[in-house]
Amino acid sequence: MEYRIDSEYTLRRNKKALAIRLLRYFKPYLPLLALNILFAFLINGATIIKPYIIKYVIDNYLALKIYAPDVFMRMGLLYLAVVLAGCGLTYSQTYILTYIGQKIMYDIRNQLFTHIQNMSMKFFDRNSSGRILTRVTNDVEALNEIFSGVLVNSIRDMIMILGIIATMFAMDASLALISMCSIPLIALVTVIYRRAARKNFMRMKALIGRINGFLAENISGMKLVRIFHREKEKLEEFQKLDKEYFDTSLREVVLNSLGRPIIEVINTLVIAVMIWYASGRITGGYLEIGVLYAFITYIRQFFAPINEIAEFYTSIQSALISAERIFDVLDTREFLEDMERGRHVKRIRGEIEFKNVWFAYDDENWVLKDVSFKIEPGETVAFVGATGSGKSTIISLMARFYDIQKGKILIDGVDIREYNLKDLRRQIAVVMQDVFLFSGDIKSNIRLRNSSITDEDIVRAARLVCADGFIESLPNKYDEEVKERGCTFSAGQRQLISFARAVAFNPAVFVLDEATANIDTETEMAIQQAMANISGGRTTIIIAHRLSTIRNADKIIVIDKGRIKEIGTHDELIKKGGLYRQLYEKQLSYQCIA
Ligand SMILES: Nc1ncnc2c1ncn2[C@@H]1O[C@H](COP(=O)(O)OP(=O)(O)OP(=O)(O)O)[C@@H](O)[C@H]1O
Repeated sequence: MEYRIDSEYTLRRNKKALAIRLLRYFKPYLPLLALNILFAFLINGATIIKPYIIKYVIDNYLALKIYAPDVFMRMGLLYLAVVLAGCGLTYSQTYILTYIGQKIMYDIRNQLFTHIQNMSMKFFDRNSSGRILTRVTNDVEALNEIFSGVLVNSIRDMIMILGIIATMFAMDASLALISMCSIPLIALVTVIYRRAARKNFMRMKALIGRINGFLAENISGMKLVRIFHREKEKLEEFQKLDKEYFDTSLREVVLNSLGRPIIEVINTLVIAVMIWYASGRITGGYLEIGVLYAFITYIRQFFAPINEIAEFYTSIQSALISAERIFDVLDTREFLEDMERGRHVKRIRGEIEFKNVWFAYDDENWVLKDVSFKIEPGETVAFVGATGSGKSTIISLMARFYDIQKGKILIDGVDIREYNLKDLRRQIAVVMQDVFLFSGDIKSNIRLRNSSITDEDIVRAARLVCADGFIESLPNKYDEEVKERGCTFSAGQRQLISFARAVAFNPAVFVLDEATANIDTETEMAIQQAMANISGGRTTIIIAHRLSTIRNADKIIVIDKGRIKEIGTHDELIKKGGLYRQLYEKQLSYQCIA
């Protein structure tokens, strides 16, 4: 699994183009954004006005030792009103910004998932599930910062800094100039500190990802670890990762605790210089004491907006990285399947023909070489061959999970590429050896949200494949919970559920890819009988290593290293004395020995 530390990532795409594309997501929310910027002005106004109210009271009353309770009360109420208005506006602003940010992320996640769902199997062969998962979760989350406020907040902060500077100059130009000295210093320290903190934070994120990955892998592989006594080695591996995380966390604490005190020292130094400079002017009667108070407050207020602007630069950096990865997926058209295009078909007859088919997964190594065969509608055909000879590949090609490089695949005499993909795949139901069950219950696993399948259909399908026996014995029968990947069921039980699923979908073509490998002989025979009953008029394709299970097939196709070697019935092939006979006799002799 790959965990990359973002600070080490270099962008391939143009930064400006990426940023513009990201900003386009704001388009539907422009009126809300405009409202937010108006709020930002008002919040800034409230922040700047507060010290001014105090200054007014100090200079016009307190410094002159004038006692005016009415004015104090009015000013106090005004101060309170400004504080409350500021709080109300800040709340509304935060709410609106969070809404916009979350809504954009919701849209992008949906866009990604829809896109991923339309990708061909080639895309999944080339991208690990962990990688795809990270795109939809972590990378989208990394955009949150810029969508949920940093952008608008930094506009607010700019206005704030400019507002404070303008107010300062309006009050006293020389004090304003002294205050200005703090800005570059605070900015410099903040940028350096932020950069280090962000780098460390990314490192922590990557490490926690690795720890999670390690734990997930080792918890699911715990049995294996125990069997091979690898506990000590695994613990050492974990300790190494954990130590790295410990060190990074400590660095985080150091960085967090150093940043603020340094800013505090700069602020205090500038304030000290200002008091020293102002005290002479105050005692000389050239400066009002309230002005000094207002300046001290304004200098303290510089830090927050500068900090946020620095944050903006670092977060936009990581957002661009995530945006690039997300757009890489969204822009991948090469593997996109067009589900809407093509000839619609309600039900095929089930005639399948391969004409000189050549196929390679990676465009170079031929897995199927000049494969030709014809399956008539309603026939039961078995594919036989050694591991890796290409049997499952043939099935994948029938459902058009991959496109062939040479030759033709015809279904009911029509090139497979002409059919609408959804319609084509609806005709074929595959039962695999490696069954996949979704979390939910048994019913939902058989129905797979296909509303045309009724509860009665589910029970009938389960009965047909002899799955009803074990399902009925469960406490909740068809409503029994199925946990992640169906881990509470045996491999055979999982296969029976998947069998029932295929039957309930009533396909024109049944494909059983090592479907009975985990089922006991008695149930297997019952299933074979059931299959014989329901397969009337339905093309059935069987892949089986146990040759005894396919003796009655109408046709047996023998494949060797991607080439068709023999085609015929069991008796014909035995008589022929070729590869099939060799395989059959080998299995017979093993069974005798066993
Ligand atoms: N997704 C894939 N990407 C690349 N190569 C693949 C892929 N799937 C299968 N192959 C390769 O194609 C060849 C045929 O595989 P296939 O699964 O069709 O064999 P099989 O006859 O069904 O084997 P088994 O009896 O073990 O199920 C193998 O060499 C395999 O390594």
